[in-house]
Amino acid sequence: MLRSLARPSAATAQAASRLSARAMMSTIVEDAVGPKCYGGTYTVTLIPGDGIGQETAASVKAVFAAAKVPVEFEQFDLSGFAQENDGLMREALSSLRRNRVGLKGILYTPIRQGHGSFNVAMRKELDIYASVAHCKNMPGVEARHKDVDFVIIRENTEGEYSGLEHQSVPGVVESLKIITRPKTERIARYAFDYALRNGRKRVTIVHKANIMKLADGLFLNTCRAVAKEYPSIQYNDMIVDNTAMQLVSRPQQFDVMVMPNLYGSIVSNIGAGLIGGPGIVPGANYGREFAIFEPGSRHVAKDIQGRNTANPSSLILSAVMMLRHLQLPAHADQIEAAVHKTLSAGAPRTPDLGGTQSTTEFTKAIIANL
Ligand SMILES: NC(=O)C1=CN([C@@H]2O[C@H](COP(=O)(O)OP(=O)(O)OC[C@H]3O[C@@H](n4cnc5c(N)ncnc54)[C@H](O)[C@@H]3O)[C@@H](O)[C@H]2O)C=CC1
Ligand SMILES: O=C(O)CCC(=O)C(=O)O
Repeated sequence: MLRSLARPSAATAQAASRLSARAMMSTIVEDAVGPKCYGGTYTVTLIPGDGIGQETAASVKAVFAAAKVPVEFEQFDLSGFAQENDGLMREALSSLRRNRVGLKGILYTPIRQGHGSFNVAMRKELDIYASVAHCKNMPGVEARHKDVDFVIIRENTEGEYSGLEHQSVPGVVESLKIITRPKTERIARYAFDYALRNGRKRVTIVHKANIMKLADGLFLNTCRAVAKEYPSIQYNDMIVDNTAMQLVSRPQQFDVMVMPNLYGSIVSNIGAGLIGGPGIVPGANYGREFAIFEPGSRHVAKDIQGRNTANPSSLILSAVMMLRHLQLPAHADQIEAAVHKTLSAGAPRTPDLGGTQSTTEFTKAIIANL
């Protein structure tokens, strides 16, 4: 079982045993390779990223030090603003391959011209295909809706992020969206396994198969076929445009959602907006061998870089997901509880949540609540 998924209850374990042998053998959760630990200490690759990355990574390091978390970081200050990053990128990738686990902020990608996305390159290179972002109301954080609690599972390595574009003749551009059955099958199994093992009831397949009849048609049909292997989990499907409207009007209807790459980015941004903003949504990317933990709605936040006003909660809570993956649940629970206590009603907070505290003051408050 993938280490970061919650332990199944007796009922879900029984249900899991009813799954077909084929489904069990081909899910990542069965054959995932674990992280490396020497003498009780884990080494984790840290890529703070651009924008607010250094400030929020400093916050994680301070909280980990105060909580005596047995994790050492190997830090790589990669930047999407640099013209040339090949050497550092190679070093960071070898560190990730060695450590198998990374904590990462977001790397900037220039719009239109310039290099391609380092974020996407890393996900493809390490085949960390399942992006998981959990959108749940936080105690004390005002939000547009109550009782929001859904998990976005997004295919991370193909779809609209193929990077395959060309200009056939001047003024005509073709941009290829790649959907394949094997990659769709594995993300669908990941989503249904996730639902089963986390006591969730329903998976919603998000698509645009009315227009992209072949690409999204393949995604939808493949997910529906996988759904039949999980009789205890209900499923439905929804066109992505309607999904956006349903999310902002009645988000409580969603439980687990599975979708191609770009829809996942859009839905996780809507999810962040629903529960209080990008500063509080954690996220993770899992593959068979590697896992990288990064904020769920993936913002660079260059506009507030260096101002000491960023909300570090999304990176700290991503680090909490990482600690569960590393089998350090006591440290994870302690830090998560301290973040929730700090965010709880009436407590001071950072400007994105209507407060006036700086990132460092907020971090100190979390440490005091450990
Ligand atoms: N532009 C890029 O290089 C990248 C963009 N993306 C995707 O594109 C979308 C749009 O990106 P951008 O326009 O660059 O958004 P952005 O980075 O400008 O963020 C949007 C707003 O949210 C605020 N914000 C984000 N995280 C915060 C935090 N922790 N604390 C306080 N305020 C915070 C920022 O200050 C900003 O005002 C992202 O949601 C992401 O999905 C993903 C990776 C890189
Ligand atoms: O890396 C980028 O510039 C964009 C990637 C993206 O949209 C995402 O990470 O969701």
